[in-house]
Amino acid sequence: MNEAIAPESAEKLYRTARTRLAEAGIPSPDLDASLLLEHATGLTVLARITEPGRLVPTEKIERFRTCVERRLAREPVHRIIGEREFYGLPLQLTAATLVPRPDTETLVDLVLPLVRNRVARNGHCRILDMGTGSGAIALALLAEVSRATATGTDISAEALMVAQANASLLGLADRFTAIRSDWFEEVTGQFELIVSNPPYIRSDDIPGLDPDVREHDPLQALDGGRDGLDAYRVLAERSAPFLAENGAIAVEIGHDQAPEVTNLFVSAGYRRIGRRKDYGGHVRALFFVK
Ligand SMILES: C[S@@+](CC[C@H](N)C(=O)[O-])C[C@H]1O[C@@H](n2cnc3c(N)ncnc32)[C@H](O)[C@@H]1O
Repeated sequence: MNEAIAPESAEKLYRTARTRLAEAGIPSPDLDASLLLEHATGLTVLARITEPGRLVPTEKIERFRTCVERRLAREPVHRIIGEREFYGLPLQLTAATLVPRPDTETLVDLVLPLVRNRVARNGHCRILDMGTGSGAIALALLAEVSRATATGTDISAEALMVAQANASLLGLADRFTAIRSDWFEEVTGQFELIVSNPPYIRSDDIPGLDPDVREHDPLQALDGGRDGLDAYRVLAERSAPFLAENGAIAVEIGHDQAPEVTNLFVSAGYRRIGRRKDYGGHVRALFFVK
């Protein structure tokens, strides 16, 4: 039989959870306890701080404790919440989608001027987002540039359902098309911009990844093959027929992959026109034209 749970103050619940998460070695116990409390109880951080004695009803305490247990089992906080903000957009997530990372915002920053410029000059910009996952990159660009359109492809039908749902929730569905495709197999047409954050972890490195990533992000969103470069070979070798005149292609890369990925594209006849570093100072995004 379950023990009866007495109402407790939001502040006490937060402090207890924060201590447990810290003792378990969770890297950001303050933030995670705060996000989970808000998610489970609806109490904002501001409400917790300004009304520390506010009592949380028992059913919400139970919900919060379940969330904390999941975090202690190393489930990422944004998976528990089922949502992650990316480029200012709230994106829904499921087990089929990678949790979008702040590093990927670097890629959006890199290509945004081109999208704005093409729309200003031609009235449109067609974007192809290869391996769209939650739709993060394509939807961020559509939200920023109102006359751009995007096609998001993925090999995962489940991920595409999430991307499509995100497009609808954000009011972008009329400019977003989801296509299930193994890279270019089912893609038709031409695009001013191809963009991709493909799987790029070396297969042998996957067992050593942090458990938050290894056990919760979908393997097909991570595994880039023996040297981590499988997807870049496909993108470099097969994108040309899908690029409109003066079209460009931009990719996110692993923190040490800039030389190898640049070589792949240069060998396929591309010229690098830009690159951008992430918040940690690593080159994280590369930009090429034919
Ligand atoms: C690193 S995740 C990126 C997801 C999203 N674009 C983001 O930045 O958050 C890579 C994505 O590529 C997809 N993918 C893997 N292999 C693929 C393939 N052969 N064809 C198309 N998409 C593929 C995965 O399902 C996953 O959604």
